[in-house]
Amino acid sequence: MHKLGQGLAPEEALAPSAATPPSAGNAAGNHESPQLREPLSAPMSFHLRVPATSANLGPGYDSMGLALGLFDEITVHAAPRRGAQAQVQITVEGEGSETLPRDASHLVVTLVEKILNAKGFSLPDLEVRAVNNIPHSRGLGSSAAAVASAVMTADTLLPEGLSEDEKLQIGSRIEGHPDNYVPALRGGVAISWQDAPNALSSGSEVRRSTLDTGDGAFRTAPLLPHPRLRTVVAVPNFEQSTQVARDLLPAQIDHSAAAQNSARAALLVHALTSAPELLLDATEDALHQQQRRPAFPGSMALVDGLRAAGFAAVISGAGPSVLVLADSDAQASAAAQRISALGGPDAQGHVFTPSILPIAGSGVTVEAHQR
Ligand SMILES: Nc1ncnc2c1ncn2[C@@H]1O[C@H](COP(=O)(O)OP(=O)(O)OP(=O)(O)O)[C@@H](O)[C@H]1O
Ligand SMILES: N[C@@H](CCO)C(=O)O
Repeated sequence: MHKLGQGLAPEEALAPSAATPPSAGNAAGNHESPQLREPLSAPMSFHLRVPATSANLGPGYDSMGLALGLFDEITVHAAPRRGAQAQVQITVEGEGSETLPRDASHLVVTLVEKILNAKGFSLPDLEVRAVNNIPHSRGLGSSAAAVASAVMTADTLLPEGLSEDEKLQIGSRIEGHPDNYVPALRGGVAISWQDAPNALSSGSEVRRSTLDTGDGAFRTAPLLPHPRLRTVVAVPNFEQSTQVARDLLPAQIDHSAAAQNSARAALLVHALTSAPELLLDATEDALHQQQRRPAFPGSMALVDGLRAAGFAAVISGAGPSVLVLADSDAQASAAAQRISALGGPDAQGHVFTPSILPIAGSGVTVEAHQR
């Protein structure tokens, strides 16, 4: 399930000063204000490439994430509207080809329209061709990739585009947390956080976002991964709803668990950037993995087996994929072999498939496309 319910709708994600007019419409071209302007004067085509992401990395719940070398590809042809309502045609290949809608209710198109409307523009006619390689509901950031694609499509269609800060704020607010979205947008390894409500970040008014709606602007800092760092994912042949996994988390945790987690999260930054030999200790989490064990016992059994063998294995995002952070090419290969040995099939036919994937240095990219 997509996490829009946890976040904000795009029109709410924009500060009142940026959202014009307040009555601007909704998906599928209905109830639009006549004040909405046409964003295009001529047709344009472009191609987006957006990476999968893995969030949490153990103790970095809702704050740490990295981009992986596995990409969704989207080609968009946009043209000024020929009729009163936008004509939207969508083709989907790969993940979601059997299930995703082919009209304006498609997640990417819905979000593009809402962002354009919030900026005072209408949705143009769109032809969208999506080739989806990121598996859905496996903890590899498919919904964050869709949100990043929508934000960059809106950026490309808007006459004045979106600022870097708008891209950060809008997508993070739609997702509800920035850990997948930021690396999908910017690539690499990132630590992200949210200001306290109505806070001035680090006491500096200058740094306060023009899009801060009062409930705390999102912030991010890139981490420079150590050159030896390698990533292996074990992707299962079953899905896990992010919302169900989030609902398993307790409202409160012990102070001792919080202290333990903060030590490991701090160590994780050191291990990722300077000391990958510490990754096993650094990926111990106290906030979410054990609490979610009932949702993905097979994934947790794989994490346990890999960790017992010395590999820094964690649940990827809200599961059920497993991520191994490795210290060398040799350790990554050994982890992939161990995943093949431990990862089923079990009695239910569940099986985990290992892939050694590079960390993607770039987030979503947009290139002009010749039709
Ligand atoms: N490319 C896409 N186009 C349209 N909708 C998508 C796309 N990718 C994902 N979605 C929607 O998002 C849902 C998956 O979101 P969900 O948050 O449950 O999992 P995830 O993002 O894959 O995992 P995680 O957030 O744990 O990394 C899909 O079922 C689909 O409804
Ligand atoms: N931090 C999120 C990632 C998945 O969206 C979670 O674990 O629920």
